[in-house]
Amino acid sequence: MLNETLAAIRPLDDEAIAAARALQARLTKPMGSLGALETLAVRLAGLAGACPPPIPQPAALAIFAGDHGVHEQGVTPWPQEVTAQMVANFVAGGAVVNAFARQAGVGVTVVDVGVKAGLDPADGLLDRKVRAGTRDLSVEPAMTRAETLQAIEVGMRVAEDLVRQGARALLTGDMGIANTTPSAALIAAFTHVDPAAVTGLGTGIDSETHARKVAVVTSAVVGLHAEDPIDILAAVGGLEHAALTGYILRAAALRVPVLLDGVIAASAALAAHALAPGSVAAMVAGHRSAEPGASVALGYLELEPLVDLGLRLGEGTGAVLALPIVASAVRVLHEVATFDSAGVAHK
Ligand SMILES: Cc1cc2ncn([C@H]3O[C@H](COP(=O)(O)O)[C@@H](O)[C@H]3O)c2cc1C
Ligand SMILES: O=C(O)c1cccnc1
Repeated sequence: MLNETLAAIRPLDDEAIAAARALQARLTKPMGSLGALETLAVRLAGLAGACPPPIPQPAALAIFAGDHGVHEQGVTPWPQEVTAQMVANFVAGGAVVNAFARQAGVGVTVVDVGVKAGLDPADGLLDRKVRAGTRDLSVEPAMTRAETLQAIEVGMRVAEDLVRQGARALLTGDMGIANTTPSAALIAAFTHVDPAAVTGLGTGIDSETHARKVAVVTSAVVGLHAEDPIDILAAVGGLEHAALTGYILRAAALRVPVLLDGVIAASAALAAHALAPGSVAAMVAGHRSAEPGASVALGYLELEPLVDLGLRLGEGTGAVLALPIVASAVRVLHEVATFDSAGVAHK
């Protein structure tokens, strides 16, 4: 399915782009007055191959959850059990992202792609566990190639199913205590930026923990000699990072916009870009996470985030917050009158 997905990722449709640009110029507003929303709507027309492109609703959020062997190294103050406990919280509707999702009318699916603990079956929870947590990336490759490919496949299938069920936009979410460490390692590996510059405070760590985290990320990246994106993901990534990579790639193949959340999504987006540079055309950066690596990754991908509120939570919160902005940008092309139709005089 990966090869088929990569082959299906095509450039934006020039005709739809030209039609959307021409339409923007006829709508009852000064040209360019909607700033980044105009370029976004034009790009989404190119992605859909239609002008106007579909309004990105209903939208679906998939939260990929996994645990991390590197937790052993003391890179986060939170116990590993919190991953499974937060999964239960998502399923019960009690997390921040659930409140945001209810506000924005977004459906939430939780996917266990690698939680260490066994989870009770529940509505809205998909058991797609590839492995009960990764190995410690500071000691050995976090995953085998086969596990990485299997997790990518999980993400592709979730995207496929959500779109088949009617989703017109896919949103990324993550849960995995310690997962800002593999995120930083992936970002340093793919962008070649200094590990210290992309390793942040995660959930909020003291300077001693941060120094340890920087050392872990640095040694993992220095010891990494892989060139192949799958091998890089396997060596220093996580199961949710691999699943998110597949999810993003499948969205691009289906020509459905994929709203990226924070640093975990941004690191997976780098892997998706390395596998299929054209996939970036389907990506919308929901927000600018406070994690420094997120800005480095988005800059590398030339994506400008829509929202910048200092969030550093994950779960998909920044993607959900951005959805109404994306929907508004597209709705303009559907609903706003033209100068001619409304009888408004030109300058
Ligand atoms: C209660 C709680 C809820 C969360 N929701 C998302 N994260 C976020 O924090 C974790 C990454 O940060 P680090 O690498 O510092 O461990 C991930 O699980 C991420 O989704 C949470 C973290 C906690 C503690
Ligand atoms: O950028 C994020 O999504 C993020 C930041 C800190 C902790 N967890 C997630």
